[in-house]
Amino acid sequence: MRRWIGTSWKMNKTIGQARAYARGLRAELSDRGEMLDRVQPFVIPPATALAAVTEEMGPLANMAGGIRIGAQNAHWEDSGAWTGELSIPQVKDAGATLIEIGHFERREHFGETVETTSWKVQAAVRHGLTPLLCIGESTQIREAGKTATFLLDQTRGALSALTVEQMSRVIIAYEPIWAIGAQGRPAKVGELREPFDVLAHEYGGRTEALLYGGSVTPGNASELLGIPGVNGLFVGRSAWTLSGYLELLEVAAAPENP
Ligand SMILES: O=C(CO)COP(=O)(O)O
Repeated sequence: MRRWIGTSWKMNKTIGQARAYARGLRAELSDRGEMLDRVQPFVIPPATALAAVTEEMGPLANMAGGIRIGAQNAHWEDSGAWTGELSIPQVKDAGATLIEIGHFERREHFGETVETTSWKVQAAVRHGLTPLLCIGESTQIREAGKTATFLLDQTRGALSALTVEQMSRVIIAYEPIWAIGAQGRPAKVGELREPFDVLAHEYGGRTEALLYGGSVTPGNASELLGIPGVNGLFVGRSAWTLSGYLELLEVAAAPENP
């Protein structure tokens, strides 16, 4: 099974910077086709650069054996009076085949709830996009011993309306809040075993993939990929440079990481 190794650029990069990254990535992936046998790369640019990145990736964009391109968010309605929002048909039109839903930063700052994640997941599958549902607990929830219940509430709330076939297209990214971003603390492998046991028991084999995200670096990627149930990594800061992302792809594709 190919490992999903992807990055969200969050609110970073101009169109010019995004093009330069994508052009370089296309050249590297074209030169190292064998890497694509082992990893499934995906890149989630800001919406302003979606079309440019899709164009730069050329024949590799969204092809089987190529790179998947995603959007960081979209509205659940197809169109209408929703000033400042983008719909799933719009981000699809710009090249996205994958849609990130419910990232912590959207739950924290933009009012995303379990209910809105559920509407967005349903809209994504209706339009044939892959939902990438992000979940994760706070330090308080973890310290109260409620992580497993919390993760199951977040996933069941978002996914319960799906058919078996639709569920098989979902990707779940477990990103504990305390491990994400510049304020985050890298998780110890031992802290991730129980959450992945729970998620793998409930969703392993029924979904497309289970990913880990939060302070992933080329230095810890290998041990994170070794956790039972982990099918890939979702990366922020370490992959905002092309060289950082390539290093992560190399680690994930390395033969010593079967
Ligand atoms: O939020 C993340 C990916 O969605 C992870 O971000 P960092 O890798 O920067 O911690």
